[in-house]
Amino acid sequence: MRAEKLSKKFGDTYIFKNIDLEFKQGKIYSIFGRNGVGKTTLLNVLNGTLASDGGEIYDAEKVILLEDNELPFEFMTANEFIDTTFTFKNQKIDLQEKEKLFKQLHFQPENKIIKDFSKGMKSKLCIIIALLSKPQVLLLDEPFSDIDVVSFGEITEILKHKKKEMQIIFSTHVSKIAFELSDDIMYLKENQALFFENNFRKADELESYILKKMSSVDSNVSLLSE
Ligand SMILES: Nc1ncnc2c1ncn2[C@@H]1O[C@H](COP(=O)(O)OP(=O)(O)OP(=O)(O)O)[C@@H](O)[C@H]1O
Repeated sequence: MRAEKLSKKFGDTYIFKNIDLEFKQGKIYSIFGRNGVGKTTLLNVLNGTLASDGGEIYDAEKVILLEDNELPFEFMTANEFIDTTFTFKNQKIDLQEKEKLFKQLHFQPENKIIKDFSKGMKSKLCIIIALLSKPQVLLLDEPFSDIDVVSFGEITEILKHKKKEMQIIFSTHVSKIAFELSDDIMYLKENQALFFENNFRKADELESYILKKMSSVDSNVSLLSE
């Protein structure tokens, strides 16, 4: 997926203007940026939920955005919800894959209805549905906030495996998550998207780098050239 001169404004205020993006096949990307810089807005524009105010997006077929874990139909069980979702999408469920994901994630909802799920269970159900949908591009907005350390490890393994089949792009504020999971990192600042490789030796190094970027307001120096 890539975009050229992408812009989005609310009212008269541009959130970002003329940014160029390129997400390469087979890589997982994390998106960093200060609060309110426009990460969620960008993901929604890439997903098509929000219209852009200029620019073009390319190679954006079958994009899914996982945004929060507020699930509708809380009176359903996980299986009922999955069945309903895929009936609505008119897509067949890969039952073998479903069983595999339940096992890999130790997701055992039994006959509980969604209303009685923990936040982590809701997150897992959302991730399972997203993966079963077999998107070409999977966008995730701060996906791991309710996930425990063990489950994070399990999800990380699954996503690293899935990156062969789909592009995975997620926003986060947590350096450790970006360090563990992403191949490349995008730093969003006003009117600029800076890409760099995750070739740090430790999460702390990545964190210091990001902090430096956050404090260097409007530095025009490319991260790649440093
Ligand atoms: N529907 C909307 N109408 C007007 N302004 C909006 C709307 N949605 C978002 N904004 C504004 O756009 C800006 C970017 O918001 P966005 O949620 O994309 O930032 P973010 O980088 O994801 O922030 P955070 O890290 O805090 O989650 C903010 O100033 C926000 O108030």
